[in-house]
Amino acid sequence: MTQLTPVAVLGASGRMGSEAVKAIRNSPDLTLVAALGRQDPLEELIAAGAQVVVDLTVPESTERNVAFAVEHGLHAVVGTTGWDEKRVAGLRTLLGANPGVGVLIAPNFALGSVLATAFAARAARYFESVELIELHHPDKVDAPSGTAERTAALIAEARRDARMPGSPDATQSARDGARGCDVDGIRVHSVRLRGLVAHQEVLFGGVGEQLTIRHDSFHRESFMPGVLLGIRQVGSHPGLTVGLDGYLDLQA
Ligand SMILES: NC(=O)C1=CN([C@@H]2O[C@H](COP(=O)(O)OP(=O)(O)OC[C@H]3O[C@@H](n4cnc5c(N)ncnc54)[C@H](O)[C@@H]3O)[C@@H](O)[C@H]2O)C=CC1
Ligand SMILES: O=C(O)C1=N[C@H](C(=O)O)C[C@H](O)C1
Repeated sequence: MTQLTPVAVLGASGRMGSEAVKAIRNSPDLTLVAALGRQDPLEELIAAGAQVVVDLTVPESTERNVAFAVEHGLHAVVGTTGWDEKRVAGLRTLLGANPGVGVLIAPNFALGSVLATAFAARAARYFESVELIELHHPDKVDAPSGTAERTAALIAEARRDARMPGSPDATQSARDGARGCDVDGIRVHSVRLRGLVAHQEVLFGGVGEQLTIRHDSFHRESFMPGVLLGIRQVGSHPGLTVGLDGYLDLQA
């Protein structure tokens, strides 16, 4: 008989967490051993015998949750936003002291979004101008989105490698926020609108032409194949992986 992987979900009654609970319950190779909310003690993860912890909580909780998992030898699949450079550096140090434990931080689990970000990074060096628009449901607590932060960082890195200057912009005066926020030198604009789920457009401009790379998640089911892939693979990837693309062969 094949062994089922025992999985726990943190943030289990949230929008993403409840979808993940359903997806895990419907997976014949996984068994959901704990579904925890804000008030539940993390020690329940140990008592339940979880091997993989899925964190779909809030930016202020995720660092502590993941540290607890790593310190107890549990692999973690993290969709929660808020992982800035300082937090990532702290996690790398912790993982160094806990070899064999794997953590995946995936700003976006939707395959189309992962591809759109990879395409944008490829296109980045060929266009003089670039700006990014992310559009989400109005219950989202952070802006810009984690996906936009990562996309902008990869675009900025590609432009730096190609020794490109910043996008041209003659603006001399602007109302607060009119030009979006600056992520690694890339302008990012955040829209919050009832009816939306998660959407992003990367706008590239060259003389006389424009390339738009757009991705839309219309339902949170779109994230579940990526969540399940992460759960199944995280144990085979010790250390930290940032981005689901780390588990995919995007060159093929
Ligand atoms: N990586 C990806 O593909 C995606 C990531 N997200 C991110 O996932 C996170 C969750 O998003 P939503 O589900 O929309 O939020 P939500 O607000 O619906 O759910 C968060 C849940 O976590 C719970 N929670 C807070 N602290 C906790 C703790 N210490 N332990 C256990 N539960 C705790 C809250 O009570 C709430 O039920 C956000 O950071 C969001 O940006 C959202 C969608 C896709
Ligand atoms: O809060 C959301 O909904 C989402 N959060 C993630 C992000 O901030 O990028 C992923 C996706 O965009 C949905």
